[in-house]
This record gives sequence, C-alpha cells and structure tokens, in this order.
Amino acid sequence: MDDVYYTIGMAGHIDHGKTTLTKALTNIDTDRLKEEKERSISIELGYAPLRTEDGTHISIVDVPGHERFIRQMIAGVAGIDLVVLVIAADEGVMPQTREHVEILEFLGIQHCIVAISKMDRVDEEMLELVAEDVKDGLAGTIFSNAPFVYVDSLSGNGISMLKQTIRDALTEVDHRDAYGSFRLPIDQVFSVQGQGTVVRGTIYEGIIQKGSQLTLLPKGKKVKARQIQVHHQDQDQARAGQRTAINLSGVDRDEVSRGNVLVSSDHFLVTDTVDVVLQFVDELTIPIKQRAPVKIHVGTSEVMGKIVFFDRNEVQQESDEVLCQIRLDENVVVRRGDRFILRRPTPVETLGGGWIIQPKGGKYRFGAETIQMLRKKQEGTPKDLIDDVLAKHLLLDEKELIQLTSLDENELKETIEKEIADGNIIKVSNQKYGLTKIFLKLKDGVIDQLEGYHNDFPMRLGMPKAELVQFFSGLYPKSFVEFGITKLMQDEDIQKTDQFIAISTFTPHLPKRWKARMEEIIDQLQADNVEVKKWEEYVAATPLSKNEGAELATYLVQSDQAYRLTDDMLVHRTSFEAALAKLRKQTGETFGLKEAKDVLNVSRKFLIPFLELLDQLKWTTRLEDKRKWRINSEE
Ligand SMILES: Nc1nc2c(ncn2[C@@H]2O[C@H](COP(=O)(O)OP(=O)(O)OP(=O)(O)O)[C@@H](O)[C@H]2O)c(=O)[nH]1
Repeated sequence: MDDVYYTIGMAGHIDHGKTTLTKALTNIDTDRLKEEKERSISIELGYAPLRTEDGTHISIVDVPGHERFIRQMIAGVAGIDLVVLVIAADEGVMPQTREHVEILEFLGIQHCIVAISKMDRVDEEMLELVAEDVKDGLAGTIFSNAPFVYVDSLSGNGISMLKQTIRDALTEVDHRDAYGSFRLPIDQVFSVQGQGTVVRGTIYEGIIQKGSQLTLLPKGKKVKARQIQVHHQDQDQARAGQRTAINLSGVDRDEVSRGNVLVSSDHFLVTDTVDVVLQFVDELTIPIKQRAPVKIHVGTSEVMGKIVFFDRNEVQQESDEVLCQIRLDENVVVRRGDRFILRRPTPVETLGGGWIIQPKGGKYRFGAETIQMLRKKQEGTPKDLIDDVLAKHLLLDEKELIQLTSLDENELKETIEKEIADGNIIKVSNQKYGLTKIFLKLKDGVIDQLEGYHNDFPMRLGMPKAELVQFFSGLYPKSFVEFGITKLMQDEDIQKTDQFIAISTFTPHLPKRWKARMEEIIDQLQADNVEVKKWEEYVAATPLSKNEGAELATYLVQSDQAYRLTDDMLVHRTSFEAALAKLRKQTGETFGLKEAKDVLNVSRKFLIPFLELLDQLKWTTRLEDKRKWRINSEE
C-alpha cells in the first residue's frame, strides 16, 4: 500500500497557543525555525512533522500572523485534511477565532477538532463554563460537532489525548490519490548559497519526480526540479498534500514570486477573469458596490481586482450565494473548483469566499440570462461543461478543453467518447472537437451555398475552396469552417477535385439553356479532326457569349472531352485519339517531324502543337530532332 500523507492546520486567535501546541505535539519549535528561514533548504517554516507509531505521515501547519494564515490556508487547502482550532481557556472565542472559522468554512474544510488550550490557567468549574461558551459560539459552524480536547501544552497534559483524537479523526478522511497533473502554488521563494533558487509550497495535485521538467506559470518558463525535500529529507518524489521544497534549475530567484505556480503539463491556463460562486460573511460593515475593488486570495496569490455582478448593483447583506465574476489586475493560474477568499482592501476585512466555476470567464451582459448561464456552469456535469465551452469557442482540442473545463484527462476522454457515441460531438482527423448542432448549421449553409453555385455554374467542377471558406469566415472562425469542410468530406457529403468543392452527387454538365448550341460546337469541333479552328471562331458562330464559350472550353478539358492544343485551340478527344493511334501504327520506335507530317497529313500549324501535346501527356519523349515512344505508354 502507498504511504498515507495528511496535513493538519492550526487555527485560532492570536496568542491562544498554536505554536506551543505544535511544539508539544511534534517537539519542533516553528517560531525558532522562522528566524532561520533564509539559511537552509532543510528548514520548513511553520511546518512540522508529527510522527505516529503506525507510520502515518502527518504535517502540522502552524500559521501565526493573520494575513499569512489566510494565504497558507488557501495555499494548503488541497493539503489540509483536518484543522485544530485552538481556543485559550482563559479567553474563549475571540474575534479572530470567528474570522478563522468563517474562512475555514469558505475554504470548504470539513474535518475539525477544537483544542481548549491553557487548561492549567483555569479551574475545573471554569473550564466547563468555557467549554459551554465555546460550544455556543461555534453553533451552526463546521465546528458544531467537533470533538473537544483540553490541553496544557507547557506540561504536556492532554497531548496524548489530542494525538489519539487526531488519529481517530483522520480515519474519517478520504485518502488523497495523487492522480492528475502536478500543480504546486508557490508560497515561498529564496536562494540558497551554492544551490540556486528554492521554492516551497503544498502540492495541490499530482506527483513530482526528481529531475522532472516543469513549467513556471504565468510566465511559462521551463524549469527543472533538481532536488526535492519533504520535511528536511531529500526525496525522489513528492505527492499531493505534501509540503515540499524544490530546488529549481533554469530560473533565477528574482524571476519567481509567491503566487506563481509550478505545473508539469499544459493542462493549466493563465487567466485574469474568473466566474465564481460567492458567499458573503454574516455581517458586512459597508455594502459592496458593483465593480468595487477587492483582493482575491486564490492558490498562493493575492491579486487586486474588481467584482462584477450581473443581477444587482450592490450587496448589503446576503446570506445566499451570488454568481458573479472577478476581473483581476494580474494573471492567476486556477482550475474549476478552486476555493478563494475575497477581502476588502480598505478597510481590511474578509468579505466572503467561494469557488471558481469557470477559470476563464468572458464578457457577459447584465441580466437574468447571464445568471442562468452561470448557474448551469455551477451545477454543470462534465457534459454541460464541455458543451458550454464548445458552444463558446466552437472548436477545441483536448488540451484546450482540459484548460477551460478543469476536468481531469480521464473524465474528459470518457465524456467525449460518450458524447461522440451519442452524436452530440464530432471530431475530425486533426483532433479537434466541435458541437454537432453547430456543425449541422454550417453544413446546411455549405450545402445551400454549393447548390447555388452549381446552379449558376453547372459546367464548373465546383466552388473554389478558398472562396467557400472566405464566404463562411464572416459567420464562423476560419478554423471551424475548415474543420466543417474536412468533416463534410469525411462524411462524403461533399467532394474535392483539385481545389474545387462540390456536392458529392454533382457532376459538371451542360446548362439546359445552351445545351443544343453547345452540342453543335462540340460536333463541329469533332468534325474538324486535328485541323481545328481557333476556339473563339466556333463560339462566334453561335449566340453564346465569350464567357460562356470560355466556360464550355474549361468544362470540355476538365471532363476529358477535349484537350488544349494551344492557348486558343481545343482538339476533340476522339480526333486526338484517332491521330495518336494512326501515328503509333505507322511509325517505329522513334519518328521525326517529316515522318509524322506524312502520316497525319496536316500542316505544321497543327502538327507542332499536336506533337507537343503528345510530349505533355507523356506519350512521347523528345530527343534532339526526333521523338521516341515511351515504353510505359504502350498498351
Ligand atoms: N499556561 C499555558 N500557557 C500557554 C499554553 N499554551 C501556550 N501558552 C503561552 O501562551 C503564549 C502564546 O503562545 P503561542 O503558542 O505563541 O501562541 P500562538 O497562538 O502561536 O500565537 P500567534 O502565533 O502570535 O498567533 C506563550 O507565552 C505560551 O507560552 C498552555 O497550554 N498553558
């Protein structure tokens, strides 16, 4: 069985004893380590390993200062399996206790324990009263059913009980599997003498191996994981949930900052507009207005932005969730489902939090329609998510679909396979996907367009492809039109001859209106054998226009009914073939100009272009003053 890793977060009001409790549990003084943070890669700021006899690996995250707490909690949310809320017996629930609880709720933390610290500072009777107060204070929160443990971190009283409670609580936590693409939001960067750039963070998802090639987003810089450490120890790999330090090669210290994200695949996109579900704190001091400046904490980044509502102009007090958008001043790297906290820059306060329903939002109109669309995204099944991004972008490959929907690769593949089988999605050879219903609209348009074209130009092979693409490029992106044409060809609805596109059942033919006249010309041409007149003379003898005559000439050549003898002369196929047969029969392996003239009995005016046509059609090869029949053209 794989090793199991858990991370526990410490939360609570200032001075309530988080660091002391962490030390009592792990024997590590995280405050002391803090001072040494710049000195060595092996020191984990605020993170201490808790060893248990059964081999479970537990990291304790001690997060002192307030801002830092939020950042660490969000950064570690994928890694935090359990939170221990520390409340001092001599103070009880304090404002920051409440704020932490609120934040933990926004972050979707589910497993928790309440540790009443400093039990030695109050007598037993008082302890009971405090416990009652705390229970009241936490009613209706995620802590309402949490187990209570009483500790004195200085003497160690209650610590083994707390360890046992932690172990019990962890049995309820689902094992995190490390599937998915590797992602590590960076929360610390520094350089180590002789080793270069080192970054730290909690691995959100996936596994990293020593030596892996990684990409640093949002810049897109390629880097390599030269060395990996987890709790001071060199490791060959690290996985989701583990607090990890990575020594990177290929990047300088000043090219990396907190909030950057290390990834191992191209499944992540960089965005500055996110669609979100937002829940507000119980009491807002002042209303949040449309486009109010806000600070979003997501991953390890803290970015300024503005809030955009689609169904209101301000929020005063709102207990229901609100679907809205955050437009950011800088790029972030997020996926659907990522949690965030929203704070007001001035006066500083937590406004609320929620999760990202679409990592790359668009520009939407104010009104119920947008809310409905966002609701669909929020509730969306993988199918809805895929359909939604395809409806917007029309044509996407697998990588783009993963970036936009945040589905994992297997889920995406399965859903697409099913959608293709159900006929909702189509795929063409270039590995792009599109919605069948949009493709069918394009198909109708293309067929209509071609029908019109065939009607106007029945003698032509079809519409030049460039012209067809151009026509639809005003209605769809060019790549989608190309995709549609390729698909229609695969389905044999249309066909392509050279660069001409036609409906597959179409064959070029003489237009009804001129059929008789044109047939006259063709008969006349045939009757003239090789000694043909200039093409325009045949046309001039009829009421046909020059253009119509030119179209007819092209048609006859393309349909192999005639050959071009010169730029302005055609020869009928049967005349050509008769002359060819006669010449072959009456000449040897090679023949000269005079010999040919004697056999065919025509003037040089016709003979020279006729012989050149033979060369061109590869019946003959020209030697100095003779022509040689080509072996491969002999029947
Ligand atoms: N008597 C007693 N004192 C404690 C106990 N736990 C912590 N203290 C003391 O309370 C003070 C604050 O403890 P810390 O562990 O630094 O508190 P903290 O919650 O980490 O503080 P911040 O990091 O500033 O939020 C220190 O002086 C500790 O020695 C306890 O169980 N009993």
